[in-house]
Amino acid sequence: MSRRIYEISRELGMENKEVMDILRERGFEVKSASSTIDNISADAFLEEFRSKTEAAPPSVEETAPAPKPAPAEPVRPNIPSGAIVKSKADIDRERQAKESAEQKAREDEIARRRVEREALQPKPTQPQAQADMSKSPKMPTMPTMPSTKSPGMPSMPRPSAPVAPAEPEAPAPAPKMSMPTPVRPKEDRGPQVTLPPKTPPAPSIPSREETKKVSIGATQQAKPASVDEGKVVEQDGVKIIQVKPPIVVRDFAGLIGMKPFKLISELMDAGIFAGMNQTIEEDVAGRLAAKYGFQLEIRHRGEEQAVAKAKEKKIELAEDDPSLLSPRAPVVCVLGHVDHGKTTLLDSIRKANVVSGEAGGITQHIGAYQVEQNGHKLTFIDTPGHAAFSKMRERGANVTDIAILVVAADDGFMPQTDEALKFAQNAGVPIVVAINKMDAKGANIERVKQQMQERNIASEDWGGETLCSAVSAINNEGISELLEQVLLQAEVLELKANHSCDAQGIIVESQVEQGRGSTATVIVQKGTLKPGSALVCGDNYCKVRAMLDENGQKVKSAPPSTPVRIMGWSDAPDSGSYFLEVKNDKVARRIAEENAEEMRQELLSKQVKDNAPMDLDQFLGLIDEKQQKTLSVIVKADVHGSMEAVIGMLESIKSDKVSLRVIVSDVGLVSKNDVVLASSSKATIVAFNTRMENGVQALAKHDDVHIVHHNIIYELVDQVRDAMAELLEPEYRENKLGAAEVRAVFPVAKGFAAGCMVTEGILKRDAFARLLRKDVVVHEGRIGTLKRFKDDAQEVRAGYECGAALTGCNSYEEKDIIEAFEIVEFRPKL
Ligand SMILES: Nc1nc2c(ncn2[C@@H]2O[C@H](COP(=O)(O)OP(=O)(O)OP(=O)(O)O)[C@@H](O)[C@H]2O)c(=O)[nH]1
Repeated sequence: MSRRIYEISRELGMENKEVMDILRERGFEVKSASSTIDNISADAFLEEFRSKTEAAPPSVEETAPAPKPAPAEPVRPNIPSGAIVKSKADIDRERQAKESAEQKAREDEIARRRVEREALQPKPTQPQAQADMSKSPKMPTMPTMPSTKSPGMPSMPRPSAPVAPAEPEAPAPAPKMSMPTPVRPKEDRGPQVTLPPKTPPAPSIPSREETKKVSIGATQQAKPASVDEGKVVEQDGVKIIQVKPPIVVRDFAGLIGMKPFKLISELMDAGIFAGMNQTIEEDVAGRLAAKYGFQLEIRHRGEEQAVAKAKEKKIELAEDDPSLLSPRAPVVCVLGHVDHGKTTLLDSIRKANVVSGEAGGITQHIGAYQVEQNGHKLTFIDTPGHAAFSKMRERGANVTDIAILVVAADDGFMPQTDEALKFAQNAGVPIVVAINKMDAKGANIERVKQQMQERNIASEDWGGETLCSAVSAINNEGISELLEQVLLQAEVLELKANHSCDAQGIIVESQVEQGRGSTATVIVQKGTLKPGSALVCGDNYCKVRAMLDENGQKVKSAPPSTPVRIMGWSDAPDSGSYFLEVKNDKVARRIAEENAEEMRQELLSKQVKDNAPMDLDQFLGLIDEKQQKTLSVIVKADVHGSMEAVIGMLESIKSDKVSLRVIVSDVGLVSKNDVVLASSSKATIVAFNTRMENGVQALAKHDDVHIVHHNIIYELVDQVRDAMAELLEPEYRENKLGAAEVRAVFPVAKGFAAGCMVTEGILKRDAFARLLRKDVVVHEGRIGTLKRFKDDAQEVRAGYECGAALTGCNSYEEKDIIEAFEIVEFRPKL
């Protein structure tokens, strides 16, 4: 008999993570909150910690290594034999001792190296260095210098023992400096039930990966990957260093023309300990710049970060003080093979019939909805399961906390089920399996569970850790149990977010709606979105005019995990991209414009690169390309996600003979402008799930523009394939009709004719024919004369005799063969 971790945590009122950490320290193998420990240990643990929680509820601070008065030895409970004997206090003490020893070793090592260096390279004394810098005659006023949080260089007290890393490349311990807090992966996601955590528990020294994600405002952080190194410009004889924070020692040394090691040592003399890849405060940089005859210009940072983040589309959810975090609803997506019942399942959860509104019965785009179960909110993303939409599904899996993997009980795991499982596992998203269609004939739950076991996601009742529910979406059976499982999984994850910071989130879907302009369905990931908020997303900006929920109702505020449709965008932002809230709409607009300009520049430089001189192979390749036919298309679709899916599918049409080029793609109705553009660029318009403006069809007919239009993506792609094949020159093929053997030759008015027996197929008057003598073609022409006895015949079939004469042929011999054939035109395949 055994007990699950989350049951123990719940009983003790402790966090799962805390319990798991303690158990791991005690040598238990616990992968997730669903892992089990034996009953004896569980009882001992409960007894031990129950007494503590009753006396004083354990807090996070208790585990912190800060020195505190020696706690009274806890009263040991009556521990059964075989149970663990180390108490939490023991472990804290051990950890503290270990950390102090490591800290001491580090400090000793640093001190040793510093002494060595000082011995090799004598420096001016610290007061001199400070005096040098503070009284520098060249030190200009710094109008652009923002105020800083930390004390300036001269007043910075020198630590009693040097603590800065002497080896700049070494991992930065600097325990006495304001080290950034290590970052947990994907906000405060806790342990997972079915999958091991993405990263190991936070170490005391941040890993490279973690230091990369540190909030930019902190000092002494490692260099983020995409930081601008800055530049030096000269204006009216003044050398100005323009940098964007964070200011990295190595880059800054380069800017003031100094060796990084020299700068490090100069900083040390001023009591500042920073490694080569670490950063310095802006005021410190300002003084150094002044000392070496530069003016420092800090480019305003918050906005630049927003630009970079918005453009890179990979905003790290900056870390927040844990005290600012509060619970949020889980974001759940439904994945699975086509037709296994994802939409029906979401439908039965929402109690609204979405299936009937879908063209061709296939879900066409991502929608996001929020539902409530037993007072708990759950956000659902309707991620379609068809291969054509795998791109969108991938996104779906990446923004979600939990994936429901739908497997039809009568069909079992299919290729797309495995693909979906892989997406979820790669994204580190725990899954809950919904075994659907339990009502169907041939439903076999045991087979599905067997398949789950084969995939290392065994269900709980098979000894595994994957939560799983049998449902019949169509009959609305098992749905509450499934939602309970999802809530249980969510509870284990202990999902939290900062509700009060600037809002950030992801664009799930965007479109241009008549009367509403550009709208986007978003999921808020942190902060709280309100009407009037100013957002930036790549080269788009938005002053939130209104927010609507999935039922079209106005929403006044959208805290983390809420899906809302936002109105007020300058243009439809790309689905899958991130948005950020900025100060006001002016700032948002400026950032979006800068982004647009940067994107334009990138495009231009790419074009310049593409036009660079070619080598012979490239040149020959270009000739081949030019000889290849190309179908140019303008793609229009109802929403962004569908548009990308269509483009993805069109681009996947493989052909050596015809290529496809998307010249323009956009969301919205097919307009007359599209037709004009298609006409001038000889393009075909490919319209998916969208309508045409009035007059478009007439104009297209007049301008001879072909419009391929369909609401089912596969039909649409087939039609485009046909249009591509149409571009190919027709090819011709000979089709044999029949043959006859010459049995006699007799004279006719205009020469000779052959008396024949049709041996196979049919001879047709006017058909092409060749005369073969001993397998050698001696003449080719048409069958000019064909007679049965004395009468003209149109055709003569096998087994009948006839008289025949080929045009232009006057010489027949017995045993010659007349072969009749026709030429058929056909379209070559792509
Ligand atoms: N018998 C039975 N049929 C179901 C059940 N759930 C869904 N179906 C049927 O299965 C078919 C596919 O259902 P959908 O919900 O459209 O499946 P989907 O997985 O969303 O399909 P795509 O959107 O095309 O990927 C429909 O005909 C549903 O009526 C169920 O619980 N039992």
